[in-house]
Amino acid sequence: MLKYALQIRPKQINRFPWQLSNQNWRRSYSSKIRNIGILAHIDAGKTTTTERMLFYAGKTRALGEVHRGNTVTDYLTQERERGITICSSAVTFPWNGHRINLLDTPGHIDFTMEVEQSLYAVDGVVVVLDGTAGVEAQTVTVWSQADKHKLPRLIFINKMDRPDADFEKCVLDLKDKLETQPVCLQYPVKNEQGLLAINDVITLEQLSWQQKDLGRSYKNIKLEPSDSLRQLQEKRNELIDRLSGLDDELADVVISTESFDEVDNALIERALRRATSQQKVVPVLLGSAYKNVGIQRLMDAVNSYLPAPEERNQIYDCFGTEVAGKVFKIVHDKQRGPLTLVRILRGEIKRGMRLISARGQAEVVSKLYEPLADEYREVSAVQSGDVVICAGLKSTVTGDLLTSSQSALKNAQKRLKQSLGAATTKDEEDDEPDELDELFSIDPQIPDAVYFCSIEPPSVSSQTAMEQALRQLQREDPSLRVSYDTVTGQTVLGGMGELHMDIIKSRILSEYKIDVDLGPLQIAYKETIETPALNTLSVEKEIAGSKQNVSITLEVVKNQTELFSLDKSPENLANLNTLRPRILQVLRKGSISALERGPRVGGQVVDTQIRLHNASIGRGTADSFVMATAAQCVQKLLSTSGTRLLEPIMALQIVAPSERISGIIADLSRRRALINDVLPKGERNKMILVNAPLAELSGYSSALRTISSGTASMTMQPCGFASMNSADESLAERRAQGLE
Ligand SMILES: Nc1nc2c(ncn2[C@@H]2O[C@H](COP(=O)(O)OP(=O)(O)OP(=O)(O)O)[C@@H](O)[C@H]2O)c(=O)[nH]1
Repeated sequence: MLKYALQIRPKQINRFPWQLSNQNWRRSYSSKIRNIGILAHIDAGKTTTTERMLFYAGKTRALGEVHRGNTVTDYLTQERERGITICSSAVTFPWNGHRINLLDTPGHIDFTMEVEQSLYAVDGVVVVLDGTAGVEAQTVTVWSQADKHKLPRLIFINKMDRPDADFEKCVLDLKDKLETQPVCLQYPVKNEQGLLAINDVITLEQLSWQQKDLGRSYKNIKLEPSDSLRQLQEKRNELIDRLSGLDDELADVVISTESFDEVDNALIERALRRATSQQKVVPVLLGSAYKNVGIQRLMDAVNSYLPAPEERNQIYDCFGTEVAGKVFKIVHDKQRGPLTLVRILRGEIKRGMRLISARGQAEVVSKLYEPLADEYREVSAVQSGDVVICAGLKSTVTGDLLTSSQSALKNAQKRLKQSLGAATTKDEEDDEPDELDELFSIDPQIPDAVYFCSIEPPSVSSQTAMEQALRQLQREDPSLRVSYDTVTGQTVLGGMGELHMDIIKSRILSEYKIDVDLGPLQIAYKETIETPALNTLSVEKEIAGSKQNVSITLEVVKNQTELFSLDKSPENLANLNTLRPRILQVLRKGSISALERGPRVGGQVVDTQIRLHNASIGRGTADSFVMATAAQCVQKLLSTSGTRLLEPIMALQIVAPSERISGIIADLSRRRALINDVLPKGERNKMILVNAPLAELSGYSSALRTISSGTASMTMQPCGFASMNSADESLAERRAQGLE
């Protein structure tokens, strides 16, 4: 029987706090913000879920659908055409007196870097599972990324409308494959009309969504005494029991009342919030984004259980009231130029403000915008805890820490050092502790490119425009590498995979109207020398009537730290000391440029140092001639001494039922893989930790699906380069020459 029915009227309740009372919102501003990421395996339903959130929050008037290509967050042409997310996008919307800043992130492995950067900007994440597939390969990857950033999580099991959805299997997967502690706050049921409804463990209600208003409203009905109610009560008791083991306030009440039935819902929610924030539990909710079921409750859970900005990032307290902001993404807008997405960790960013990056560059914020995917609403100031888009920052790069002034930065460093109890004497200042390095670091961890291909403009006249487009795309996407091959005269793109390159090509066409051609995709091998070698090259030429004369002696040696050095033996050093610093720079530049392309497959030459023994430069010799001679000398050295190839290696974590492990290992050993460990994972599964050459992994995810009959899940990420045996080297060379 219906005890009460609540009609949600979003327009009435979804106001930003500052629309209610100007004074109050300032006080509670930060506590009412939720910065969240939405993460998942490809196609689990992140974009569909985000669309519903925007719709119910009153931010959009119509429901966007991925298959119709009209979603807000997948705004790039390629995303709409392909129905996938490529760039993470930020949207902001009000919900029940809170402001949710949400980043929708890509699910495909080629865009892992994009996800990694977004996680700097969030305080918690919603991990979406496809209810028919459970934990999948990329779910495991994003889960470990969230682990790395120590982010509290909620799980949303989506697609529960589908007949093949299996809630229990998903929960088992969470325990086994992610080794997490899921707490189910909801269970799926089919209601009287055969539609998906949800039983709520805390309130003991059944929730059913109205389809005639696209799921805007839902009914919550107190369950009548029945088997379902008894089962749900048992689940509620288990939840209280579990949480009281983790939370003192709840434990005290349980002990004093001696009955779980007496425990107040608000108290359970408070305990759940604390346990979630401390990452002791992960609340699990369910629904169907496509069929408009369960989304409002997911948004309520974001407000209730995920932390506010002020509850995290205490390390930035060292900035006091000064600005501290982390750049997590740069996008290029045709009209507005480069736009920098900043998570404000401390202070307030105002329009016209001067900001400096930890690298010391000062820039002025010309305009500020509130994020809504590719739409921009101008604002004049944004406070700590929020996410903002800044226009006018031209040299800032992803990963930069921005603050108000050099002195603010210095003071923050000093305060942090003191609070860490680190050394403050002059001698020890260079030796800063890890936390400092991490906090003020400017280089995001950009993975090495594992594939490359040449890129050609349609005509010589569009070469400059193509280079400009690539420069802009590179600022947006640091995992895209662009280099120039002096031998073939081609521009070369390095990246994370076929889809990555393909998307770059189509973005250059749709956004810059240049129809570029990509060469065949090749594995990005590196090269290294085996033995040191010394060579002298003397070149004399007359160019345009002017005599050019260079004699140079260089050595290549194995070294991982420095690319170029001067030979320290007394007889050479005396001569080298007479060279002008500018000439030394030219020699250095020319020599190092030759390391970009090794003699065997054109791979970058690494772990190699060039040592200058001697150089004599004739009067009037042009710098370009000196540079070219140095490069030629290094090339000769490399081809005479010979190089070895290094191939990209991927680290895989494969989780599968124990009985499937031997079949998977047998297949891996045929792929030149190195099994590092096999660990138990949950009750029924094992996890294989393995390193394997990328060259052997083409189509591996479908092979694994076949071998394990779809029971295995896998994560894969680049983990460095390794040497190869001669037979594999020859095969790689033949492949690079297009002979295989
Ligand atoms: N039956 C059903 N289909 C859904 C549901 N949610 C999403 N879909 C469909 O699943 C497909 C993928 O949904 P998306 O929202 O694009 O998934 P995504 O996780 O954003 O995908 P990527 O961003 O490309 O990783 C689309 O065809 C959706 O219409 C759901 O709850 N039920």
